[in-house]
Amino acid sequence: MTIETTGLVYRYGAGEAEATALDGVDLALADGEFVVVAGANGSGKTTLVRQFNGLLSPDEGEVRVDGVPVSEDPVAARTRVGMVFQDPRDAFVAATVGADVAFGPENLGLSRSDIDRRVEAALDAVNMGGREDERLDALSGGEQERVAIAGALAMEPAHLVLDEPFTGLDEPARRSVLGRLRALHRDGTGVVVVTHDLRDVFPLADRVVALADGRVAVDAPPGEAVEALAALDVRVPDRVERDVTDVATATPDSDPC
Ligand SMILES: Nc1ncnc2c1ncn2[C@@H]1O[C@H](COP(=O)(O)OP(=O)(O)OP(=O)(O)O)[C@@H](O)[C@H]1O
Repeated sequence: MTIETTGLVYRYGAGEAEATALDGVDLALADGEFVVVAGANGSGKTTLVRQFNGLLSPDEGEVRVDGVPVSEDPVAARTRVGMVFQDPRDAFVAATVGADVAFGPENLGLSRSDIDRRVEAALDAVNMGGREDERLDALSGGEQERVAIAGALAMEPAHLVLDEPFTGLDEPARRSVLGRLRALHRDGTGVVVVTHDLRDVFPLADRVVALADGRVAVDAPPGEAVEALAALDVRVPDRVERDVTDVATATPDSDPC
């Protein structure tokens, strides 16, 4: 399972208002890779990942999921590539927590017991277990974010793409989401995290891709990306270099999450 982009160009607006957000992006994300997408505000991160499951279609170039062009089979791309939006409210389709998380699995035509199992597991994974009947509009922003992540998890996608997933999360929720991402990655799911906050996710990454002006400016393992990121003014906390080394030398059982 891969996501490949070739010569991706995307423009917003038209005429004098036209702005090129992606300017020739070639990327190949392999099976099970954990990729952090970084870059300054407006560098094209959100525009890029929204092409992975056909939410946006390129003006030039192509995206392939598992070898199949997204333009030919957007439904397959959406099933394989789970997406958690920057603003979780963008993705809600129901009034209550349980109904919202169940929506995707219901569309896959699963049995009621399978749907219930997936909903329960996904909500447990984000510390929202037992809250199926609560109204989404009565939840805090951080709780809504966690439900949005559960909705994507319940689809059991091959790739999970999260756009700024830590915004608005308190520390326990942040640790819980990080632990879940780490476990998913370990179990073979590809994880793509768009974030300004490299603090905890950087050491988990196999690879860091940074955009600048709609182009790939850095594409390297974390340990090799630090200097190039600093040159792009992407903030790399002091302790990240230490963490990269720690994670590289840690045993699998030393996971604190
Ligand atoms: N709906 C839109 N209409 C016009 N221009 C847009 C629109 N959305 C994004 N852009 C422009 O496209 C470029 C890339 O935006 P994008 O949101 O992909 O960047 P980003 O790296 O995700 O930014 P941020 O870190 O601020 O979320 C920016 O110049 C932005 O102003």
